[in-house]
Amino acid sequence: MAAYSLAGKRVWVAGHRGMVGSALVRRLAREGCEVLTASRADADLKNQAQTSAWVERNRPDAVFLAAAKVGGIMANDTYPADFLYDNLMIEANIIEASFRVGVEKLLFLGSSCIYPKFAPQPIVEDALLTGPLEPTNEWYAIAKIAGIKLAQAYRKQHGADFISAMPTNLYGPGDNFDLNSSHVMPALIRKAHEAKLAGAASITIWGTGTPRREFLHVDDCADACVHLMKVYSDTVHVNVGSGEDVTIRELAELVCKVVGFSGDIVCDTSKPDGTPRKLMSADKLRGLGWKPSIALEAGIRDAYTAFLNANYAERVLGPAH
Ligand SMILES: NC(=O)C1=CN([C@@H]2O[C@H](COP(=O)(O)OP(=O)(O)OC[C@H]3O[C@@H](n4cnc5c(N)ncnc54)[C@H](OP(=O)(O)O)[C@@H]3O)[C@@H](O)[C@H]2O)C=CC1
Ligand SMILES: C[C@H]1O[C@H](OP(=O)(O)OP(=O)(O)OC[C@H]2O[C@@H](n3cnc4c(=O)[nH]c(N)nc43)[C@H](O)[C@@H]2O)[C@@H](O)[C@@H](O)C1=O
Repeated sequence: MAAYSLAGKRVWVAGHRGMVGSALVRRLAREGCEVLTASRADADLKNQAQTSAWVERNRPDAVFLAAAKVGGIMANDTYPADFLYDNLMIEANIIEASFRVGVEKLLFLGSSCIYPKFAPQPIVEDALLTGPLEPTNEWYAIAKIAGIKLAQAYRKQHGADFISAMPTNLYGPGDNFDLNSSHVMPALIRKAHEAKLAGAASITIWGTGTPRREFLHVDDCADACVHLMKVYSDTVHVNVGSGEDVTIRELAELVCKVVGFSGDIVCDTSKPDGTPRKLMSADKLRGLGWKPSIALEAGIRDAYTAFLNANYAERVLGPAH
């Protein structure tokens, strides 16, 4: 099949204010397309009538579905109803509305948590639905699996060119630094930074520090999604990762090095570890001609700079800047 060109197209980035959505908007500036965005005031994407009315009015040619209820291990475990309901509604509303107006191509963003908790490593795409999920995020995972299945079903029943990408743990500019709801990377950046400023003796990390995670800078993720939009047109979802993982303790040590904090790292084992390991196979995406370009330490430097700039903007210009 011929590659899909975004040039001259009306491209909707759903979730454009989020970490991935804003990276997609930055990346799409190089594609010669018109980027469409919907604010929350334009449409609550959980609301079917509002979503379908906005899509009818704006008629995108292509859609990146990066709107979702997103959070780290504790948020997922604490708000299972929100993570299941919000994500089911958002993805169902956008996929159905996109089909109704004849969207040419749609990319749905899932997550590596769709795979079984004890899937063989590195995890190949075919491991989906071969075993039980990790309990801390099974609600979110079920919603994301439903999103993959929606894209597959619209392809099978209607011939819609809807595809799915499964990113690994992402980080970078635009991340959520709230310590209760964030993922591990922004939490560690903030903890190390604040400990450095306070002259503290240690930072505390959640769990045992032994789980392994694979990290990808969000600009690499956006680049991979644009690549897939152009070259991929098939039923099976595609893993989007770096192909390498580290333990959480190793990550904490690297973040402390980048931030310049030299105290101790203490484990709070009353907090959950989550899945022990979720390194995804990168073979399919490599075979499609894409590889990451931002190494972990350089990526953390970039994320720390973005954190400092965001904090500065917040302090100087106020929360509404
Ligand atoms: N962050 C990560 O580590 C990973 C993310 N992903 C996936 O990437 C995608 C984007 O994640 P990320 O950018 O990190 O998440 P963010 O939380 O940064 O962004 C989510 C976006 O969705 C929007 N949104 C949420 N609910 C609604 C709603 N009801 N109506 C309108 N807009 C809504 C938010 O709007 P507003 O800004 O107004 O709140 C925000 O712009 C998700 O599908 C996620 O599953 C996959 C793997 C890892
Ligand atoms: C992207 C992915 O993100 C989530 O899964 P997760 O990878 O388990 O999430 P996480 O980034 O929050 O934690 C990774 C590891 O890090 C440890 N950890 C240490 N110290 C802190 C800490 O301070 N904060 C957090 N959040 N975690 C910490 C933590 O205990 C865990 O062992 C799901 O939402 C899932 O749905 C999903 O898709």
